[in-house]
Amino acid sequence: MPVYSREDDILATKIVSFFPQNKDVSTHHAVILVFCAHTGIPKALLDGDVITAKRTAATSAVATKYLVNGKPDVLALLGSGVQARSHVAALCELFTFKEIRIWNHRFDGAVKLAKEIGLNCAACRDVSEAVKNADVIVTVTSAKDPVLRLDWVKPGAHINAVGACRPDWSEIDADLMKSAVVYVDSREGAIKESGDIILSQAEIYAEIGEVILGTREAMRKKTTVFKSLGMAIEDGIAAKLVINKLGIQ
Ligand SMILES: NC(=O)C1=CN([C@@H]2O[C@H](COP(=O)(O)OP(=O)(O)OC[C@H]3O[C@@H](n4cnc5c(N)ncnc54)[C@H](OP(=O)(O)O)[C@@H]3O)[C@@H](O)[C@H]2O)C=CC1
Ligand SMILES: O=C(O)C1=NCCCC1
Repeated sequence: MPVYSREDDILATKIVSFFPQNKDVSTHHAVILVFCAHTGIPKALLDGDVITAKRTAATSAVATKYLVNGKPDVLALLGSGVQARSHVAALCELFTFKEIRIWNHRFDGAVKLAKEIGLNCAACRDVSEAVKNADVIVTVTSAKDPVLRLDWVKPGAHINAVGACRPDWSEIDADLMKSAVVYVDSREGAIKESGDIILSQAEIYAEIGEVILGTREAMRKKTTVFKSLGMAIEDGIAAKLVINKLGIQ
C-alpha cells in the first residue's frame, strides 16, 4: 500500500500479509518502509502490525465521533481478535460505554476478551444478543458471509464495518447495507474491494473525509455504516508520528 503526500511530506509503503487460517500467530503481518519525500532515501523500516491495529481503530473512532446518534451507552463487537482489542481501546478514548458486549464465532474467544476488558463487559453466544439496542457496533471478523443482520440492529445505530476486505466477502447483510446510510474511507477502494458494497449494491452516500470537511452531511439519526478498508495515507501519517517521536530526520 504506497502513499505519497507532498502536503504531509510523506513517502512510504506498507506490505501486509493476511493468512486468516493462522491459529497461534497473528493473521496479519506488516512492515512499513518510509523514505525521504524529497530525496527518496530510505529513512526507516517500521513494524506495521501495531500501526495497522491502532490506525484502523482510530479511523473507526473518528467515524463514530461524526456519525453516532447522541451519547452512546452500548458498544457491541463482533470478533475478538487484534482489531477487536484495538477498537475497544480507541473507542473508549472517546466514549464512556455503560456496557460492552462481545460475540465471536468461537465463544471462548469472546469470553477471553470480555475478561480482559473487565466489569462492564459480557461475552454473548448470539450476534442478536450482542447487538440488541447497541448504539455502536463494530464488525471485526474474518467472516466471508454476513454475520450482522438488519432486524437485529437498533434503528439509528452506527456500525463500523472493518472486516470483509475482499470483493467476494461480506460481514453485513445486503438488506442492512441497503437500508443504512453508507460512508466509506475511499469510494475508489470500496467499489473495487468491498464485498459489503459490491454484493449488496448499496449506494455510497459519502467518504468520511467529506463529512469531516463539512461537504457532506452526518446523518446521525439514521442507521449509519462506515465501511473501512484501510488507506495507505493512514499508515503514512501514523508512521510519520512514530518517526517524529523517535527523532528520525
Ligand atoms: N479496514 C481495515 O483497515 C482493516 C481491516 N482488517 C480486517 O479486519 C478483520 C479483523 O482483523 P484482525 O482482528 O486483525 O484479525 P484476527 O485474526 O485477529 O481476528 C479475526 C476474528 O474473526 C474471527 N473469525 C475467524 N473466522 C471467522 C468466521 N468464519 N466467521 C466469524 N468470525 C471469524 C476470529 O475468531 P477466532 O480467532 O476465534 O477464530 C477472530 O475473532 C479482518 O477481516 C481483517 O482483514 C484488518 C486490518 C485493517
Ligand atoms: O492494512 C490494511 O488497510 C488492511 N486492510 C484490509 C485487510 C488487510 C489489511
